[in-house]
Amino acid sequence: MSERPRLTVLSGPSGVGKSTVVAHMRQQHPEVWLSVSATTRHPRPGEKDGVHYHFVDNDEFEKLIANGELLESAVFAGNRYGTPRAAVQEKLERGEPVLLEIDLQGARQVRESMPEAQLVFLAPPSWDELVRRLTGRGTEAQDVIDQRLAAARVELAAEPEFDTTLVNTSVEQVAAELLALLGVA
Ligand SMILES: Nc1nc2c(ncn2[C@@H]2O[C@H](COP(=O)(O)OP(=O)(O)O)[C@@H](O)[C@H]2O)c(=O)[nH]1
Ligand SMILES: Nc1ncnc2c1ncn2[C@@H]1O[C@H](COP(=O)(O)OP(=O)(O)O)[C@@H](O)[C@H]1O
Repeated sequence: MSERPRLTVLSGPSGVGKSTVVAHMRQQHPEVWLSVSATTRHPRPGEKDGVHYHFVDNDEFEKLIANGELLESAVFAGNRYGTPRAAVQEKLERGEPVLLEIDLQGARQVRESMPEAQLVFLAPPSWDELVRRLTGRGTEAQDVIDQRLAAARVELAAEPEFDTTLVNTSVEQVAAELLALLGVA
C-alpha cells in the first residue's frame, strides 16, 4: 500500500515553468488530476474558462469565500486566486491523488489545514533564466513582470519551507520527477 501523501502542492515563482511541466506530465499521464482554480485575473489568449481557470469577477470570488467554497485563497500580483474545495475533497475521499498549482501563500494555508500534504517547490536554474522565461513568455506588460519578479524574490527565499525542490532545467526530467512524487510513475 502506498504511503504517499495524496495531496501535492506545486509552487514556484511566476515564469519558472509550472504550467509547462504540468502540461507535459499530463500529456503522458492524462489521469493525473489537477485542480482548476478560480481567479479574477483576465484570461490570456488561448486560456479557456473551466479548463485553465474558472474566470470570475470580484463579486463572484467574494461569494465563493463567503460560502466557504475555497480550500485556500490568495492575492497575487493584484489578482485573486483560490482552490475550489469540493472537487479536491471528492478526489481525496476516493483515495485519488490531487495536484494543486498554487502560490506560496496558498501553500502555507494548505500546510496549516492539511499537514500531511506534500509541498513541492519548482526552482529556476538561475535568477537570470527566470527573468528570461517570464519576459520571453510575452503574456504580461513590463509593470506586471516587475510585480511578479518582486513576488519571486519572496518565493525563492521561502524555498526551505517546502518538502522537496525540483530545479526546472529540463521539462522532461522535472515532469518525470513530479510523477514519481505523485506516486504515478
Ligand atoms: N493561492 C493560490 N494561488 C494560485 C491559485 N491558482 C494559481 N495560483 C498561483 O497564482 C500565481 C499567478 O498565476 P498566473 O496568473 O496563472 O500566472 P503564472 O503562474 O505566471 O502563469 C502563480 O503562482 C499560481 O501558481 C490558487 O488557486 N490559489
Ligand atoms: N525547462 C525549461 N526550459 C526553457 N524554457 C522553459 C522551461 N520550462 C518552461 N519554459 C518556458 O518558460 C516560460 C514560462 O513557463 P510557464 O509554464 O508559463 O511558467 P509558470 O506556469 O511557472 O508561470 C514559457 O515560455 C515556457 O515555455
